Amino acid sequence: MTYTNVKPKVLLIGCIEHAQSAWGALGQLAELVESTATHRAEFIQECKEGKFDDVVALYRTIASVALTGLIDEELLGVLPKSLRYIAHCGAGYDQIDVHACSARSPPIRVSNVPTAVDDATADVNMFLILGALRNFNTGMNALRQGKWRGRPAPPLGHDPEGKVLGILGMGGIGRNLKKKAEAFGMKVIYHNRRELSDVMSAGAQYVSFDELLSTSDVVSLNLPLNKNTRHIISKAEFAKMKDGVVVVNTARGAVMDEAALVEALDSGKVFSAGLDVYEEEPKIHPGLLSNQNVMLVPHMGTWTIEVSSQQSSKCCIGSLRIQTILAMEEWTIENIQMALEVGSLKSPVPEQADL
Ligand SMILES: NC(=O)c1ccc[n+]([C@@H]2O[C@H](COP(=O)([O-])OP(=O)(O)OC[C@H]3O[C@@H](n4cnc5c(N)ncnc54)[C@H](O)[C@@H]3O)[C@@H](O)[C@H]2O)c1
Repeated sequence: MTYTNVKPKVLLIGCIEHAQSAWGALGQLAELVESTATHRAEFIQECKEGKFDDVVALYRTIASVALTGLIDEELLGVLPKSLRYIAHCGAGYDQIDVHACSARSPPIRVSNVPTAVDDATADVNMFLILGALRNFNTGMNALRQGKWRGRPAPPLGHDPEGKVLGILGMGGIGRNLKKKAEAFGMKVIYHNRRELSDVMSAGAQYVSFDELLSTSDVVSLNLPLNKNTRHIISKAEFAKMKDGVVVVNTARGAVMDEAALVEALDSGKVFSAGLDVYEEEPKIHPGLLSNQNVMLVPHMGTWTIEVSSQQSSKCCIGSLRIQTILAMEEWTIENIQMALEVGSLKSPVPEQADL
């Protein structure tokens, strides 16, 4: 798609924190418009009043969900018919109904910002695997209560060496986790929507979903949340797992049925769990809070000052966290720029790879 005389319109929902200069430069290519809505009803009103008519691309932030709510069928119904691209500034894009975007005629193409947070999130994932295997939570809690390891002392934990790690969702974070887990002697198997090439899988064995459930000592959830993956791990799936399995989730809370996890923990089917994400953040299921075997982290997967290795060439000491956000914002703007200039996105979401 090329635009010659009239500049295409690009809508910003949320705010650009650091990439003002790249955003300003986009202004040479497009007319930049903004929403001033403070909640969903106001945003819908703006759309209905035609404020965003002729908008071709939309830049949105994760925090903008507070202003518009989810990008679901209702919102897609009022967003301008001219809209062709949604550039999401984040790795996880479960706030967007990608299926509904694909179903629109013509479809709305969606992009995210992959890779920038792979290292930091995979680190937390590994921390949770080790903590859950070794059952560190019990001893750590007892120590803070002045009881050393507690009485009775926690049961002995498990070594990662020789254990089978089943990665469900072998994307950026899953592949990064694989490298880390192998350094601890774990054998990695994975299940993905599609089997990866030999280069991408780097020796990890591709297995069916059921085989992953039944043969893993540790099940790690690293797939996006969407209609197909909501509660992909529930009662029936726990029943297929090994007795004493460890379950770790750094993806999104709702890929797992939390109530079913609590039941599986209580019955001893699941030995322990490590969680960074929850179904209704910041609410935590009381059964998880009270269970000493569970490692709980308050969604801190990307909570680091350092940039990921993929972005490290851009970093400078003292402003590293800013550089991460800047890189993500610039990436999102590049998606829009490519869409306007050549009609395709730099990083389309995997569900739309064949669109
Ligand atoms: N805890 C955090 O702070 C944090 C940080 C970044 C990302 N995340 C979450 O982690 C998720 C994974 O991130 P990523 O960057 O690795 O994403 P990614 O898109 O690179 O990888 C996801 C993988 O899951 C696979 N997949 C999708 N549906 C599947 C299914 N039904 N069964 C099996 N595999 C399936 C995809 O094919 C892809 O390979 C994100 O969607 C996001 O929600 C969390």
